[in-house]
Amino acid sequence: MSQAPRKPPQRQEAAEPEAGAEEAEEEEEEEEDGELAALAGYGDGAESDGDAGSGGDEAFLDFNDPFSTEVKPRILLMGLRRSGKSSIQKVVFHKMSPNETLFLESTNKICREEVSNSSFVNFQIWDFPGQIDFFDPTFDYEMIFRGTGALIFVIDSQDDYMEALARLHLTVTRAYKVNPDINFEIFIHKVDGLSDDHKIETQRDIHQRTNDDLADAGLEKIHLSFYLTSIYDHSIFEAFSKVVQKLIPQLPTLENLLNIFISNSGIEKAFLFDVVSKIYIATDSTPVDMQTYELCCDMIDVVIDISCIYGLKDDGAGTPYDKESTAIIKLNNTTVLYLKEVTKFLALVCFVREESFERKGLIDYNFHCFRKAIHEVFEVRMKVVKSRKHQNHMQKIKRATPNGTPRVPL
Ligand SMILES: Nc1nc2c(ncn2[C@@H]2O[C@H](COP(=O)(O)OP(=O)(O)OP(=O)(O)O)[C@@H](O)[C@H]2O)c(=O)[nH]1
Repeated sequence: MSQAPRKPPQRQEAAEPEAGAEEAEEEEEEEEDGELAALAGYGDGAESDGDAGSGGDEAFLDFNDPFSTEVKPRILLMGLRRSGKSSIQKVVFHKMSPNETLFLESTNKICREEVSNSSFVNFQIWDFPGQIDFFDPTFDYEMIFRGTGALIFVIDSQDDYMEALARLHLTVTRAYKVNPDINFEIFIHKVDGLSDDHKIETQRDIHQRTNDDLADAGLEKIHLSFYLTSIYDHSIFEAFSKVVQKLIPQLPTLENLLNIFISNSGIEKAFLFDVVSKIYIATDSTPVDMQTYELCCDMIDVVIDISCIYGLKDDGAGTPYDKESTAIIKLNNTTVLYLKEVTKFLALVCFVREESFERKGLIDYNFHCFRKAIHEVFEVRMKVVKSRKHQNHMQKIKRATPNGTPRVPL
């Protein structure tokens, strides 16, 4: 099993080049162009196995689009320098080992990550360099916040966090004014260095101070969610899962489907995983136990690793995860872990008691119905997205030129 909790090694400071707001702005413009280009090309890329509902356009989650249907909602990663933003992104989405993050250089420009082509989850992460002053008048922060679904603010819990809290307050109040629908997610990060008591005390203190500051500013209606995270265990994946779940409009439907599936199959617990990131996008309504979640993550690692070694063709063709992907792992505590492919990007991982697993035929039949229902949920969503895109396109065509004449005869 590859994800056993690791001990954090000693920190090592890297050089921190400065970057001005101008540079950030230029970057920002490029980002917008790239964004639209990426959108235009989206769906006709690598995914072409013709399995409607399980690949490319068919299987993505297009989150609420408060700004426009053409700009994908973003997840912003913000925080002071060296708080751990790039590490989080690399560990969660690039399978970087936590120890390797010691050698990450300080980010000196906004990095945008598209999490849509390799993963079921369709969103962007904007990793902001800690030193960037995006409230500089030349920096168009309104444009950034307008298209944002969630703002993750990372606080280094091993450091003095007073400056981070001031920055957090400023960021949240500005962002809220531009877009009150943003979910504010606060990662109290690097908690691997704190004792259990210290963790709780730090969370309580940060919670109290931030909410007091908001109340003083008359903004107590802003809701902040807090998570204790570390890249050295699964807490960062769990926190990210919760952040992403809030952006999935179909979540209640997925949860209902999972509830029906487990109750009719004698299953203890089931997670719907995004295979690439190991974020679980939904689970049934029984409480999530961290150890169970960790075992599921380990199982995905095992399946993908073995598949990479033995599942690809001699010339390296094929993918380590496809329609045939399935795995059964029997643990020594009478529990069985059962993994099955749901879509090109999603896997269902279940915890089943050995005696219930004897009725595997029933589980497989119910799974077949569950899989079909999931595909239907996203087919409906796809139809809505496509018709909205079509409407937008028509509106653009009809839009009048500056002298008032239509671009094409109406
Ligand atoms: N102990 C511990 N260290 C961490 C954790 N996450 C990140 N780090 C370390 O924190 C340091 C800074 O991490 P970065 O990811 O470069 O921080 P950043 O916020 O992106 O920094 P800037 O690019 O300067 O804004 C690195 O040495 C990481 O190894 C964590 O969960 N625990």
